Amino acid sequence: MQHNVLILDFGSQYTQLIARRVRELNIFCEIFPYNHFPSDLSPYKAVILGGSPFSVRAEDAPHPDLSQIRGKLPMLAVCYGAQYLAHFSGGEVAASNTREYGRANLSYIKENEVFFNGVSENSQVWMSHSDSIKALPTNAVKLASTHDVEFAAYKIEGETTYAIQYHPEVFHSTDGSKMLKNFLVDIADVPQNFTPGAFVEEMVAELKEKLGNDKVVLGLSGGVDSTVAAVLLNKAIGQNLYCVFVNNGLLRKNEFENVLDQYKGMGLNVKGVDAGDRFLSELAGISDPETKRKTIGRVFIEVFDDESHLIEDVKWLAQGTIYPDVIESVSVKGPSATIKSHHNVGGLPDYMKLQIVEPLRMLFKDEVRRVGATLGIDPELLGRHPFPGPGLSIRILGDITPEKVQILQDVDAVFIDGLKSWGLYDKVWQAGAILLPVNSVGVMGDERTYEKVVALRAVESTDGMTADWVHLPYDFLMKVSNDIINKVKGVNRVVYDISSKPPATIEWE
Ligand SMILES: Nc1ncnc2c1ncn2[C@@H]1O[C@H](COP(=O)(O)OP(=O)(O)OP(=O)(O)O)[C@@H](O)[C@H]1O
Ligand SMILES: O=c1[nH]c(=O)c2[nH+]cn([C@@H]3O[C@H](COP(=O)(O)O)[C@@H](O)[C@H]3O)c2[nH]1
Ligand SMILES: NC(=O)CC[C@H](N)C(=O)O
Ligand SMILES: [Mg+2]
Repeated sequence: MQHNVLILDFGSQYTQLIARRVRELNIFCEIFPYNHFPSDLSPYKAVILGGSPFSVRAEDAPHPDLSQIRGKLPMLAVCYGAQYLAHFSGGEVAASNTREYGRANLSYIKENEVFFNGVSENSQVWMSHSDSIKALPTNAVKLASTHDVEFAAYKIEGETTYAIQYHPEVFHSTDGSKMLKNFLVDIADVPQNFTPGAFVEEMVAELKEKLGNDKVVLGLSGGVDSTVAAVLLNKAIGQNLYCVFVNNGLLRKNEFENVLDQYKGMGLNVKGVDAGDRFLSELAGISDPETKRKTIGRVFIEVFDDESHLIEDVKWLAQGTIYPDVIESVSVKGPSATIKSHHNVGGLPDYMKLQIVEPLRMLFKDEVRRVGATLGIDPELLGRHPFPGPGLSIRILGDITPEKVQILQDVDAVFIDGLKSWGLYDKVWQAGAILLPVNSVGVMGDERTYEKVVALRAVESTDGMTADWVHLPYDFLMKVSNDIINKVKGVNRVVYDISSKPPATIEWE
């Protein structure tokens, strides 16, 4: 794979966003922690230094040795990066007296600077800092100022080193992408050749080379990532790819059959393993959310291990790991606190002795979708809402029984079918129903009922990290609530979840 731009992460929440903006220019880039970047820099054509929650003046702040990079590769230093260059190269950084968060406008731009080509006068830039550069480093020239920040941008004479105090990567820096393009394409001469088509071509060649005639087993979930990974591998190694789709008894209504059907036309070698009873009997009597998740993870591994033993001489396990998963496990701050144990067939025990192959580990979700489209995968499959590995188990609060699973499958089907027929499905990032562990009193046909309550949840989000509830039309909610209560026996009340994440989460467990 081509390596074009190296992004050094100093712990800013925006580092991933820099990568997104660079990829939008069809330029490939990789993020590395500031203290663990590759020693061989020959594949890279430019370097970007990111922001940081630290002050450069703090003793424990990131202070890497950049002598291998600076002056040798074109460099763009953003926010903390810009302060870092100033602080250690003869300039001065100090706490600023005014708060500089949010909107600012460039009040001065040096003339005839390629970096600012096409950038409008007064261009809006987004600031997020509490330190300020009070004096430029040696050999630096001021390129731009805002009303409050004299050194909003500078460059070092005799080097291709640029530094900016604001964040070009955020949406609110109106000309941010233009400046990144000016730097990467016009100043650093980085090729814009990272397209889904080029990715598929290169990855298929790489997989052929790496896997040769080896057999590979892959867990197929019906979701986007594992499906795209499967189609890519299938293109490279054909029938040596063995896909296993496990029914854990916690899928959506008819999903096991539907997903298997959907895969039929795709030329994949898929085996459906119906382990529903095994999962449900292991889960019987368990109410604690974390114990449920861990039990499902364990049984998954057992089922998968059994299945891989049936494939003679299998050497590799393929996974649909994508870039955010990778970044989270290597970031400057280290893996974040466990809120919920996300099950992943990824955490396989050593005894399985399979080597791992992850063809999508460098792609963001939307890039995976575009690659999937290039591969000709059905848009309906690519547009599917995310569905958690532990399935309905984490939407049934309290213990799980086959009866509860069936009630929830029926409710979920009415809700999801309703979203589709009202043209709302694609406007929602994720939707589902939750079965609450309480009964409430109702009256149906003059008779008292004492039945279950279900909650409906529909959220908008881009990555699942933050989310807000969707303002579904009242008419739609009214119709769906009616349908659920009339069609699903055992439910007499429907409520709608109006919590955002944070402070709530998307799933209830
Ligand atoms: N029912 C299943 N049968 C087989 N493998 C599964 C199943 N559910 C999940 N997996 C495997 O576990 C991985 C992680 O699943 P999970 O749903 O947690 O991830 P994901 O990010 O949603 O990915 P995907 O889009 O592939 O579902 C999947 O990529 C897939 O390889
Ligand atoms: O693959 C998964 N395995 C899991 O164990 C899991 N738990 C939650 N989710 C999905 O992750 C997103 C964020 O969910 P939460 O706000 O509930 O943490 C939402 O999209 C959830 O559906 C999971 N996905
Ligand atoms: N966003 C940043 O990189 C901030 C840098 C530094 N922590 C400051 O507050 O000035
Ligand atoms: Mg999934």
